[in-house]
Amino acid sequence: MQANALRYMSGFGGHFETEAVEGALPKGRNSPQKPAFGLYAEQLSGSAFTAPRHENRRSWLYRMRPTADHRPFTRYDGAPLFAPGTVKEPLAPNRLRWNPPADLPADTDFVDGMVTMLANRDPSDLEGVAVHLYRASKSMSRRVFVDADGELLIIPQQGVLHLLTEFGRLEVAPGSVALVPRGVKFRVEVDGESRGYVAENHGLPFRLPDLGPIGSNGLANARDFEIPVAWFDDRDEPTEVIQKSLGSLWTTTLDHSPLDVVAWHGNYAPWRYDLAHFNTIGTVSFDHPDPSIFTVLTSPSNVHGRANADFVIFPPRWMVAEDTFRPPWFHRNAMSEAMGLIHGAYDAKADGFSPGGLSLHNLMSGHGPDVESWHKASEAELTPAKIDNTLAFMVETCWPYRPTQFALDRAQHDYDEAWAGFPKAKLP
Ligand SMILES: O=C(O)Cc1cc(O)ccc1O
Ligand SMILES: [Fe+2]
Repeated sequence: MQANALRYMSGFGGHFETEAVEGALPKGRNSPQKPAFGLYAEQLSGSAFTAPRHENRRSWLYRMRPTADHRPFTRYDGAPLFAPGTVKEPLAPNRLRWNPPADLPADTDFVDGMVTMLANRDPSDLEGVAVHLYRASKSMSRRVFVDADGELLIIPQQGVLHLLTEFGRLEVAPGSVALVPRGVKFRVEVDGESRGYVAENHGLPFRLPDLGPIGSNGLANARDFEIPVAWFDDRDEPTEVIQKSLGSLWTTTLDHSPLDVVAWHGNYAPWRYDLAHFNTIGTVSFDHPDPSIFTVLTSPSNVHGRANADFVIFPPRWMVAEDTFRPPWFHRNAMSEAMGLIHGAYDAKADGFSPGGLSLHNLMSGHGPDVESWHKASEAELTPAKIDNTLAFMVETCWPYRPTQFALDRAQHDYDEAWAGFPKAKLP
């Protein structure tokens, strides 16, 4: 736990330079013959060397030992519910929903408390996304985690997380999210029982969506993303590195902490973002817009306009539409929708969708408001109304999700009842 206020730099995708010890960062070149203080220069690439300039992501790290100095990895036998693979049997086209599971691992840290609920594709396809829940009541001590399979979008629902990364320290509270890029080592300290969600993106890194006619401001503004300043952990003591690679967990032990980066520069780094800064845009006339209007981040696929993964939020907002059914409409989507709830209630579900819970509406499944929400919204007087004290999110993807066995075994048995008993239309 960090007593002092942490410092951050500002700007999504910016090029930063930061040093925790004066003089550690080389000037005018990346890889001098002899870096200051005997540090090692190491490039961490988040994109192909030849990616177009605006998509090219890399940082230069100046560290006390090179990452290359490690002994062989062997299979990690902890975290039994983290990335166990999804169910192999044919998946019925049912809508699925979960209460916050009461039996997430107890008395563990962030890594052993990870529980995979939904996944699609294979990490080695470099496409797809997985949705995990976590429960952590202990800080990670003398061990770090690194994900070679993708970046981690961490969405706390309960409890502040202290992320200690190779690039510096971040504090993330419910209502904020943090991103740890693919390949970045970190450990997580907690103040007490902490829970939340993680979207693991195997595809192209999340970026801010284009704004089109919205213009040059709006939705998530680049300046509100906070990037840590350099910090390091100078510890010569055995430190376990748990690495997720090609869908499995691996372990090796170093004789030092690998969070030993004294200075860095570049545009590939962790960040945090307070979702309260999201500039929510909606209709001021009529009709409920597609939820793409609420996109915080997008990871494109190879098909133009079809996301590998979109991170979408449903924050507090005013509803003013006239002659409009204001909540989400009934719909069937070509994309697949996983939803979570950070706090409050979601306007399309009067009941059964709780903070810490999850729902899955895979491609082409009919869904929308439950009977009670439909009834209320159909009869409501359409004065300006604020949807307040709520924060839901969606990880929408073009690849249909499959649940894990853990998830399938815990799905609500009666979710279809949410849509039972709609009165039949009466024709003239
Ligand atoms: O299904 C959901 O609740 C998510 C959603 C919200 C919305 O406002 C419009 C479409 C949509 O899929
Ligand atoms: Fe939907």
